[in-house]
Amino acid sequence: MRDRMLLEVRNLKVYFYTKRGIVKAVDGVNLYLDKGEIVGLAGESGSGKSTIGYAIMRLVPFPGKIESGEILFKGENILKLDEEAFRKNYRWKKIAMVFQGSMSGFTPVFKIKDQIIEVLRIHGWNGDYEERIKELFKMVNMDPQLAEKYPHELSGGQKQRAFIAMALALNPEVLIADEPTTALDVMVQEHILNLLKKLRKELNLSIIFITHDLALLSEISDRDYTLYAGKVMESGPSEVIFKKPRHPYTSLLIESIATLDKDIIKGIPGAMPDLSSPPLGCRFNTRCPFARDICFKEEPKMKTFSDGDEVACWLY
Ligand SMILES: Nc1ncnc2c1ncn2[C@@H]1O[C@H](COP(=O)(O)OP(=O)(O)OP(=O)(O)O)[C@@H](O)[C@H]1O
Repeated sequence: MRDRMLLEVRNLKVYFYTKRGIVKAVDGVNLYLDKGEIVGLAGESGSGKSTIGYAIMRLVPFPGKIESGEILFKGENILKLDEEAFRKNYRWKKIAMVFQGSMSGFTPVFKIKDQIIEVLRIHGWNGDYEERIKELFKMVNMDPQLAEKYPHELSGGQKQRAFIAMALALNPEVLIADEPTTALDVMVQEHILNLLKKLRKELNLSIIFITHDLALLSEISDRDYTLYAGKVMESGPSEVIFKKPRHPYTSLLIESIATLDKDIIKGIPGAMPDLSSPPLGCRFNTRCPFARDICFKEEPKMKTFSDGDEVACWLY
């Protein structure tokens, strides 16, 4: 294990046992996060990004199940811990998550302050609650007075900051931010990105940034993973991923950003395969412009390049 490595996901499989069959939402994913790093998880809707986040938090919703694999935090496999030990020592204390749509995650009838105090209380925070809230609000560039408000009295951006403050309440080392800027206008998105960068610097926080929008990652992440149908297609340093993507899927995701700039929303033609009976070979084969015979027969293995890029594709 490398010295700076904080979190490592090894061969993770998460399946949903639905009436239609077993949905292989995450199917053999490997990834890692170094101390102080911002890592992007990008992919189309349904590629398994949020499920990876939930698995790391050990909060995979029913009818999902972590099928196999390891999730190591500083070398310890947190999937082996019993729920009580994980809840007491890891969830929110070491690893926290800002859920997709968390802006609506506050309970409407309580003040923001009381909801954060509840988190501190449940987890046995033994400091001054009021002081901690002031500290947290300053950390997310918000006037601590706003903690006295009810959720509906805050703007979308303020609610997102307050939610980030709540996620950071117990000083976690890892923050998983799932689409934290979706539904916010462009200016506010920018503020949230800047806030996450500031938190990384000031707290040495390590961040997994989940998004379908690669344009955001080009502004914030050090390394990225592109996910498709429950598998990692490519991973590498952001400068490689954005300047010289090797996987056709990554290139097409980047092209869809370029067209978004021109106000023409062009996704990748075709649809993701049914994850209860994924295709043989490469999962991207039905939509890949370069697919050939082998891509329909055998799954490509990860190949590593000298610039740090790793690609699962038969082109290489
Ligand atoms: N509770 C559930 N029950 C059944 N299937 C689920 C459930 N949650 C997720 N899935 C399936 O798992 C797959 C991955 O979903 P996931 O939400 O992780 O993708 P995602 O990349 O985060 O997409 P999005 O950006 O839309 O959230 C999808 O096929 C989805 O339908």
